[in-house]
Amino acid sequence: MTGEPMLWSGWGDPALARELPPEVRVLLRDFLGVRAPDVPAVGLESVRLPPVALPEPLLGLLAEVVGSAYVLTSHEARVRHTRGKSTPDLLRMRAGDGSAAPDAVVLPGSHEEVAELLRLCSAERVAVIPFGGGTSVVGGLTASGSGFTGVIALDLGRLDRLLSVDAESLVASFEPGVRAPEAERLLAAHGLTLGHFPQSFEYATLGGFAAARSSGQASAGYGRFDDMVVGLTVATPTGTLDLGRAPKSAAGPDLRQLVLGSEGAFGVITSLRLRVRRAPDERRYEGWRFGTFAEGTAAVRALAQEGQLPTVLRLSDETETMIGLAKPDAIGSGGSGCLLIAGHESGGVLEGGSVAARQAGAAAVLTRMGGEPLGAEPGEAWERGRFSAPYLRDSLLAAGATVETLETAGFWANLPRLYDAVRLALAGALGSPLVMCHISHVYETGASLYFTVVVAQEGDPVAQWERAKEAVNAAIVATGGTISHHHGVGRDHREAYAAEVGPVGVSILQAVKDRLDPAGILNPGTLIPPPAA
Ligand SMILES: Cc1cc2nc3c(=O)[nH]c(=O)nc-3n(C[C@H](O)[C@H](O)[C@H](O)COP(=O)(O)OP(=O)(O)OC[C@H]3O[C@@H](n4cnc5c(N)ncnc54)[C@H](O)[C@@H]3O)c2cc1C
Repeated sequence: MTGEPMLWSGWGDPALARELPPEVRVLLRDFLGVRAPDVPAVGLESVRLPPVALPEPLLGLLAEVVGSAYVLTSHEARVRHTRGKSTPDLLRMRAGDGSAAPDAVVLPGSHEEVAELLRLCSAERVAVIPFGGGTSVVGGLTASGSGFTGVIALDLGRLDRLLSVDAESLVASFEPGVRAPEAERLLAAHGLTLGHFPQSFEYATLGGFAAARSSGQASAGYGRFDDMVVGLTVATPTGTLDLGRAPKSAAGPDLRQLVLGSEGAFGVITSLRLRVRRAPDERRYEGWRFGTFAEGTAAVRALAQEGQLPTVLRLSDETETMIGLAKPDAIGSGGSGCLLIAGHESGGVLEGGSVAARQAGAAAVLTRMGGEPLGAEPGEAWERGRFSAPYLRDSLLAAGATVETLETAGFWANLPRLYDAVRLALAGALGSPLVMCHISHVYETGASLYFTVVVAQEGDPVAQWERAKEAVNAAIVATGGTISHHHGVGRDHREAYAAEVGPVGVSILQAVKDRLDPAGILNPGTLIPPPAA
């Protein structure tokens, strides 16, 4: 895994950038009519930034808290902390639009420094965007700076330590800026793992996972990230919250849940206590084929409801299977029907049982439900390419195709309606996009649907996508799904989230924000509307 700074205009380690394979160019031309010549991103130095709005004396006060080496106003630092990694974010950055840049990047080195910065920024009305790995795909890193003296990105990268390991309780304490690969490396030295492998694994941080309620590819075996959090320390402008002194508690509402998913709008997570598991010593991945998505979905539901869930489970619909997206190293060579990937590991919730026995238990269900075993190869190909798909997005954007993902979740009985509603909304807004879908987070009562959309760029590609996104959000709300299973709310889902929780729900969130952050400096515009300027 990489230790390189992420590509500022795209995804991942620049050294791992991928050319579009010829078969993908054929797909683009034949399916979508994309023929335009490639357009590269502008150079970093050509990104247009607004002037630094923070006055020098205020920059000096920030430097007094963290040290002058940790207050950055250089062009490069500001560009690298502008927006997140959604496709509209990348389209804007590629075109040199740095209008959402923070005035300064501030890197605190301790909880106390974070707390002091929040006090100072409240007093001086400086908006603060907590910045973890910078991989938000919902506009969670674009503050509304209007009405503020300026905006800082609070980069948590210096808070990067494993603080303690309680091997008896299987609890590890971390600072929030630890990136996922480093967390795994540090835990591996103790024979432990978190088992959290989202596709953004290479760059996202533990604090960002908690703040945005992330869910990884092995969620069936290890749980969502919010399930792993047993304790949190949070700095807020009004004081420190220290939550979680037992695995479960009947002492009133669980305030940890108020922080999980708060996306930097209520406070800054400065340490996390996480449930960890013993690292698996055996992994087996395999593929299965189902005739239709409906048949595959029924099989996946049976696995969940009969207690036979593998550690990793992913069911592609017919289009995703045909394109071969589950095996990013071999896109364009997909099969027919629907591909199911199952991964069985010796760790996770079922620790102790033999992998062979688990595999056999799941196989009995999948066979009964009409599945045809395809052997290990499709599962191993998925495992090899599990983090590589996002690298293709940059080449697709350059080639004139917009590619973006979106996701929702619902109860089993409502899932087919949700699937149809999202596809209909996309077709209505985009004409004939390529829409692929998979199920990859599965529960006894329902599952998430994860869509990948590819369309030829027309006119202003950001406006083109935003129209589609608005239509999809409305469709999800109207069909009774949640606006996000794991990407979060940010700014992009704010209205739909408000519709989901209703006016009373929004007023509760506002009341919490008003109590913890009376000056409204924390990530204004994320989660709930910003104060009127
Ligand atoms: C290619 C790609 C693939 C992805 N795949 C997945 C996936 O499989 N599963 C998934 O769940 N998500 C996925 N995501 C989304 C993203 O990675 C997650 O939302 C992740 O949790 C963000 O972590 P981060 O450290 O990058 O946080 P950031 O993007 O830096 O921040 C996310 C939000 O949390 C806030 N925040 C960050 N750190 C803190 C803190 N310490 N205290 C308070 N607030 C904080 C920020 O202000 C922001 O609102 C993907 C994103 C990309 C670009």
